[in-house]
Formats: sequence, C-alpha cells, structure tokens
Amino acid sequence: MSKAKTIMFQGTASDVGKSIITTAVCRIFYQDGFKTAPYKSQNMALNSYVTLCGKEIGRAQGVQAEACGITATTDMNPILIKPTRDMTAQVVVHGRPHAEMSARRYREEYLPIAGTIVRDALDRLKSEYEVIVIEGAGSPAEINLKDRDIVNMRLAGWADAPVVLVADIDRGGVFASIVGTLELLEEHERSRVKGFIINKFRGDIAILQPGLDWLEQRTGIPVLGVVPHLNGIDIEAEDSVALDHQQDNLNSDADIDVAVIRLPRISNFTDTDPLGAEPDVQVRYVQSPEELGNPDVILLPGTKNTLADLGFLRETGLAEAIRKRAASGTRLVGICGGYQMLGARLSDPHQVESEEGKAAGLGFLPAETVFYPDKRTERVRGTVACNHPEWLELQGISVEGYEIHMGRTDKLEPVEGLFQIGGHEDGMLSADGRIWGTYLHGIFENDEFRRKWLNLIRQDKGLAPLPTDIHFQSRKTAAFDRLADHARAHLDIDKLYRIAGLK
Ligand SMILES: NC(=O)CC[C@H](N)C(=O)O
Repeated sequence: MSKAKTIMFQGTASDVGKSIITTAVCRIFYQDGFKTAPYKSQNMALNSYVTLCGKEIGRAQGVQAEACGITATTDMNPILIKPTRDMTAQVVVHGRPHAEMSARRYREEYLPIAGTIVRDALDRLKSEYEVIVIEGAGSPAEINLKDRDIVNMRLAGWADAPVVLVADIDRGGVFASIVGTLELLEEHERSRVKGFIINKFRGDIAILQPGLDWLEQRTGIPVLGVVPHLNGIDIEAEDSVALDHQQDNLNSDADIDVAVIRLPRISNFTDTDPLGAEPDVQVRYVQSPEELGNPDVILLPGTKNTLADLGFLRETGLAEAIRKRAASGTRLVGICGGYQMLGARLSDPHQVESEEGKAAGLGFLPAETVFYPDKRTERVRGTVACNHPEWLELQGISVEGYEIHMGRTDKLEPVEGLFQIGGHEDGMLSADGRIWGTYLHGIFENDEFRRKWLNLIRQDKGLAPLPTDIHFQSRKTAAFDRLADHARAHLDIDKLYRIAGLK
C-alpha cells in the first residue's frame, strides 16, 4: 500500500521559506519524471485555493500541486485554519468549514482527533504517488506544542520521512537557530534530520563558508546548499506574513498605478499578482491615507473579516481618503470581501465572522451583504455580461475564477451586473463604469479581461492600448521551471535524492 517515498521540509521558524523550497523540490521531482504530490497536514493561512471539486485548501499546496503537474485534492492539505478574529479561527477540514474554534478549544478538543484525519490523508497520497514532499509548520522545537504535534516531528514519524531543516539567513542568527532547534529536539527526532538548507542568502558565500564548515562539523549533518534570495520569481507566497516584508511591485515609470489596500485580514492577496506582471502597471500595498497618494486604481482585496476590516478603513481614515479619490474619478475595484465593502449595507446576524452584527458599507454600489454559516467554495467560469458603453470592448470575454465566501450579496436597486456565471449573475458595476466588485478571486488571471480593463485606464490617460501579450498561466509554468533551476544550481540535488531514498 504505502509505497511512496517521503521527504519533509521543516523550518527553524515560520516564514523561513519552507513553502518555496517545497515547491522547488516538487518541481524538480516532477521534471525528473516522478509522480509527486505535496502535503501539509495543517496549514494556518488566509490565502486559500479551491480544488476542482470546489473544496478549500491552503494556497501553497494548491500551487505546489500545479508544480507537480497534478490537480490538487484536500488530502494534500486536510486541515486549514483561517484566523477570523483574535484567538478564534475557522477550521476547514477536507475543504469544508468544520467549526469556528478558539485556539484553546482546537488544541484540547480537536487536535486529538485531527491526527487520524491527517494520517489517513497522507496514507491515501502514499498509495497514489511515488514521492510525497511534505512541508512542516512553524518550528519543530515549540516545546509547548510538542505533545499534540500533528505538523512537524511526530508527523515525520508517521510518514517515516527524513527531515531537511530550512533556516532563514536573512534575519540573522542562522547558526543559533539551527543548533538551537537541534538542541531542543529529542534524540529520535534529531536523528531524522538529514540535512540543512540555508535560505534567503544575499551575501558572499566565501565569507559564509567557515560557518558552514563549523556547522557540519558540530552537528555531523550536511548543509545541502545555500539558496540565494529569490527576487521576482513569480511564485505565490504562502501567507500574508510574507507580504509584511515583501517588496511591492514598484516601478514608478509605470503608466498605471494600482494601490492595494493592505487590510489586516487580507485573504487571497495573490489576486493582484497578474496586475504586477503587466509591463505598464505598478502595484503598491498601502495602509494609510498618506501612502494611498493619488493612484489610478484603488483595489480592495479579500478579507477573512469584512466587518472588522471595514472598521480598520474607517479608523485609519482610509475610508474617507478612498471616498475623496473616488469622487475625483479614481477607479475602485473590490474583490470578494472588498466587493462586500463597496456595498451599502452589511450584516452578520449569525456572527459568522464578527460580533459587530451590522455596518454601513462604503456605499459605492447599491449592494447588501448578509453573512451565512454555509460557505460557498466553487470554481466558476462565465463571461463579461455588462452592457455599459465603456465596457463594450470587454463584453462577452470568458473569465474563470474561484469563490470562497460566507457572505451573499444582493442588489438594493437596479444596477448593472458584471459577469454571467452559469445561471446567475456575479458582481456589480457602477453607473459610470469606474467602480466594480466581484466575488471572483483570480479574476486578473484572465489575460484578455485583465488587459482590456487596463486598456480602459490607458484610454483615460490618452495612452494607446497594449496587446494581450502576458499569458499568466504560461508565466506560472515558466516560473516553476525557473525556481527549479535556481534550486538545482544551489542545492546538492544528488544528496537530496539519496536522503529521499529515490537513488
Ligand atoms: N475571501 C473573502 O474575501 C471572503 C469575504 C468574506 N469574509 C466572506 O466570507 O464572505
């Protein structure tokens, strides 16, 4: 049954780059002809992915499945934890919301049964694939969490996986973090660690070398490589922790300036990646009216807690700044939670997301959103269906996307819908054609839609339209290959194969 080989990447801390290393190794195995699948037992992230069967998993595992050339299933990330408010999260199990739980309740009541769920999922993957590339979570040395561990060393034991420890040199203290992590592991755990990867390096390797020699000598464990910081590799980041120190896509010469509001509970921030890939666009993340400046477009992204983040817009003065900009003609776009905010009224009678209950929206679209306990997670396909004269060029364009939301949005007055999705309409467009919102995540991945909408902005500015030259999907595939090349150039892949038992 369990025929697959396994290899696991654990980190000395969160955000050391485990996901990207896992993605790179997935791609390398795929390129070398192995039937490969990614796996992360439990993921805490607000950036999610919808599988072909309409189930929600962590975005990173969805993207890693793409890197493996396979379609993602919930077995690749059976448990997804989406923090909604302080200390509380929506626990998604096999792609469907299971319960809203406090961290303590999750730990005490759910973790004991979660072990079986994640093991069963892993066993299924092991019977279907040749190699499973497993990603840990946080650090394996969190002493307080170890007795209920289902994500790191105990999982490695269940999976019978050799472990490669990934450390981030960018933040300093790399030797201490590696040696310290080993020190805090028990002997049987330590013996699983078969190699180290030093990630996010930006310096001169010759200066680092004596440290690497010392590390190998001290621990008896090889350094598999030092991976230089990846800039502009175009692979989606796992969670918004990464966004905190991610460079915006800055290009002050760009014709079109897009300001994305960095909501505290931003979800699916990767929605904006395709905009940043266009040669004439710069994408900036902004958190205050000062940072907002005078962009061509303000984009309100998704959020796990629409009402709370609406409060954030008001408290920071961003709501007022957005109102002013919109009044002077700046275009506004809202995706999912951002779309809900653009409406007139929101209510959460079942306290699905927050205790706030009710709030007025920003009032740019005549829409009302009510949150319900049942979640819609669906991949959808449709066409641009609005009749607005400014949007003539876009009419009939096919679009695809994915929906992940608890809220349902209805019109309060007649207003132009945006997309026709099967039998229903999605989204709304303001009377002047400059403000729109949609539930469709990934909307900007649609090349023709993206380019033609950007061309409307060019037209405003008296600039000639650009052709649809950027093909986002093929860029993604190329990015996976570039990432694999980068990893091959800096890691001892032969040793990695031996560790995984594939050679
Ligand atoms: N992905 C999102 O932006 C979700 C929006 C909102 N929190 C909902 O569930 O309806």
